[in-house]
Amino acid sequence: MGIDTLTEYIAVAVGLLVVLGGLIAAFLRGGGGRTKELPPEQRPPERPKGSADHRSGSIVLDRPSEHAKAQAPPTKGDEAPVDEPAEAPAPEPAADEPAAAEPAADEDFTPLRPDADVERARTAPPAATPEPTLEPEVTVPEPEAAAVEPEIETPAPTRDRMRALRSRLARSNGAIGKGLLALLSQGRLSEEDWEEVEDTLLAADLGLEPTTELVDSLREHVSVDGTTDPEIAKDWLYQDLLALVDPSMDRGLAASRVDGRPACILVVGVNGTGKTTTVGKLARVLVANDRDVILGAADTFRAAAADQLETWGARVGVPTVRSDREGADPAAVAFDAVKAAADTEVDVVIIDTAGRLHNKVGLMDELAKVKRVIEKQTPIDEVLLVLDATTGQNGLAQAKVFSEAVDVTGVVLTKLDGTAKGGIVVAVQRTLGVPVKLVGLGEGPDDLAPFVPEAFVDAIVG
Ligand SMILES: Nc1nc2c(ncn2[C@@H]2O[C@H](COP(=O)(O)OP(=O)(O)OP(=O)(O)O)[C@@H](O)[C@H]2O)c(=O)[nH]1
Repeated sequence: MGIDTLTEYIAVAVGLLVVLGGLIAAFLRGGGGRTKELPPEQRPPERPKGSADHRSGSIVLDRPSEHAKAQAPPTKGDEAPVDEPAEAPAPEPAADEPAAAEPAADEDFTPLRPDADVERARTAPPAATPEPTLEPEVTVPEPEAAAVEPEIETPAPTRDRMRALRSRLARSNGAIGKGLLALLSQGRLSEEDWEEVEDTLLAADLGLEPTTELVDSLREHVSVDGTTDPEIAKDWLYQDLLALVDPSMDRGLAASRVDGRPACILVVGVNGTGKTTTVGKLARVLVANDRDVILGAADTFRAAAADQLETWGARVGVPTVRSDREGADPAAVAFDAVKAAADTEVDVVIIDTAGRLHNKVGLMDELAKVKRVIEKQTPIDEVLLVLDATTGQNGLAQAKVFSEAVDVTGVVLTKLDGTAKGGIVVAVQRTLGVPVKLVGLGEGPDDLAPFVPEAFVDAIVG
């Protein structure tokens, strides 16, 4: 049947258009949506874990490597080898693997001995399950979240920190100076007065030997030049105390690249002395001095320590290498932090370690192992022992043991703001033969100061 009239022609054309429009609409409804979201098998792979993410200030550690296998904690009576579980995560990209060593083949990477470390064994994850649990714990920043730049703080300059914090130091230690000066400027001192001088110095934790030396020297001043002038007495005290604190010691911190590699700082100490806080503050000190820094959260014992450290770092744009698995091998984390530091060519890597009692042999052995494992990749330039100044002479016993285990090169004396026991500076330096390099003078982020003997003594003498 033909199309005879214009009306019939238009009717057919409209009909065809309607049918065609319907077909297009149906096509768009059915297939178009697919382009908005790829089916799972077609989505691009997620960003590999363990890579640097400087926007979030983190390097998230995920180690299905030999390190992780080696550290899977065998429990007593469970000597079965830790096999790679069938559902273990796929191997990470080669860049994340510690290339320089085959740690599992080394005795340093054998599992921690739980029988030597009862506390940790109790809280350690079951031997057969560590790796699968790692996967969901890894934090991969969402693209949207990563796009939001964290606010980076500018740490306070460090040059005058000791002076700026002088008042805080003087509050706690100034009483010592005042007491001594009052006695010394009497002109003549009785034996009882000298005993009082001695007691004051001992109470300030100066230690017996330095106290005797100081009292002998002051006695000589008084007997030769006996004075009632407080300014002269102050000068004696200043000079004698300064000699004890020993300004000739090298207090420089190894925090610059050496021989084309990052400097490596290991931070150790007993529980609660302020290690993590100090590492965070130290990162700020270094950033304030234009250093590129990476932190290693090798305190895998305390669950919150890695978070705490990461937060400190993120505030000043410093990335943190960490494991999300509590009880992970601290040596492995330290190893990866040092490797990340070398790969990213930063100036310095600072490794935080778990607090440990100096009299627990297993824990001290573990620390020595962390040190050995780091040294597979790089020399350690600085081992900082963090001591709580308020623990006074007890800190000295700790200091000795740590020094034997890991060759301490410098001391960080924390909480000096809360104690009148500043004499510990002298005592600890004498005991270890290494200088106090930094002092903690408060809980604020910039309350860590490079130790300056003159400013310290000046604050005491007033
Ligand atoms: N007043 C004062 N408090 C400090 C100072 N340094 C650290 N602290 C506080 O000491 C407490 C313990 O600090 P952390 O850094 O968690 O100690 P830690 O040694 O890492 O602890 P563990 O990992 O459990 O061994 C925190 O409340 C800190 O704020 C300081 O110089 N002065």
